[in-house]
Amino acid sequence: MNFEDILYEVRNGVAWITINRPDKMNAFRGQTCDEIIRALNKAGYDRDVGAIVLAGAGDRAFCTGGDQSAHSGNYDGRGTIGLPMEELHTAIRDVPKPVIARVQGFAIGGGNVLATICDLTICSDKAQFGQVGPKMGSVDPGYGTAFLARVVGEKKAREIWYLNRRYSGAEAVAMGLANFCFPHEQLDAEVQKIGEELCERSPTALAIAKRSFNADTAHQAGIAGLGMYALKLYYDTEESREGVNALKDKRKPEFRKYAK
Ligand SMILES: CC(C)(COP(=O)(O)OP(=O)(O)OC[C@H]1O[C@@H](n2cnc3c(N)ncnc32)[C@H](O)[C@@H]1OP(=O)(O)O)[C@@H](O)C(=O)NCCC(=O)NCCSC(=O)CCC(=O)c1ccccc1C(=O)O
Repeated sequence: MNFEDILYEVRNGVAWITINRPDKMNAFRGQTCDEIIRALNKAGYDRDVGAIVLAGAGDRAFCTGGDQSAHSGNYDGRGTIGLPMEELHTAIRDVPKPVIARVQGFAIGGGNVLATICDLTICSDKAQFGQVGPKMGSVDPGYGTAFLARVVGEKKAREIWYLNRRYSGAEAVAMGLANFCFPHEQLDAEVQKIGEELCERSPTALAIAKRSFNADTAHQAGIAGLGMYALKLYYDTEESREGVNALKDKRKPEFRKYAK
């Protein structure tokens, strides 16, 4: 399988899918999402793979969400908003193996959503988690909001989305957004070790446990599908464009004039 935006490697039964766009802080465009979906399905149904790691290349970012340079009202790929977002989120949940988010830097916006959806999140003391949606003219109307509330509780999820603060690895562990935080230099070895631990477990028991956890929040896929249409309509507004343009111009957005 040929990939351009990601790296794919199996290390002792653990498949590493690494977003390889460090110059864009591992932001995803349409093609990136498609490649991750293909890699997840490859690893998910490979009998020699017991666990999957989702990572970002370089030291600065796990993933910073949608690539804003590929965003002009719509992103550049397929799907409701020009990104097969619903499919990517569903693929992480549907593969019958644990998916670990390995967060060594920024997990921002759609990147934080990916980490949230993964079965486990293992981060380093250089990790920073956060949502920027309302600060830059976007929002995740599906798992990024509703499922996040299941993970960290309603109040914390609302704080994360409304105030757009950044949270350290230790804070992420304290609120239940991450499972473990390791010293930066030890992160990859620890992630691999946990991946190999998962490979020793009964694959069928893990698959049933994963499906069982998923069943309780399966309705959120329907909400996400509906919400993406609302998001598409929002992306077509001047209000949303103001956020994207402000980010590109490196200035503060002026949203107040759009209040209805
Ligand atoms: C990640 C930052 C907090 C890092 O800040 P800082 O250390 O000060 O570095 P910068 O100088 O800002 O950035 C360095 C360099 O990287 C480029 N970059 C960073 N992020 C992106 C990106 N997402 N797309 C394209 N390029 C990016 C940045 O422009 C700089 O480039 P230079 O050439 O050096 O100028 C900070 O960078 C930051 O906040 N970035 C923006 C993150 C962002 O806006 N992401 C999209 C989030 S959308 C969202 O939060 C809600 C929506 C959502 O989750 C979602 C749901 C459904 C579908 C899609 C999305 C989605 O994510 O869009």
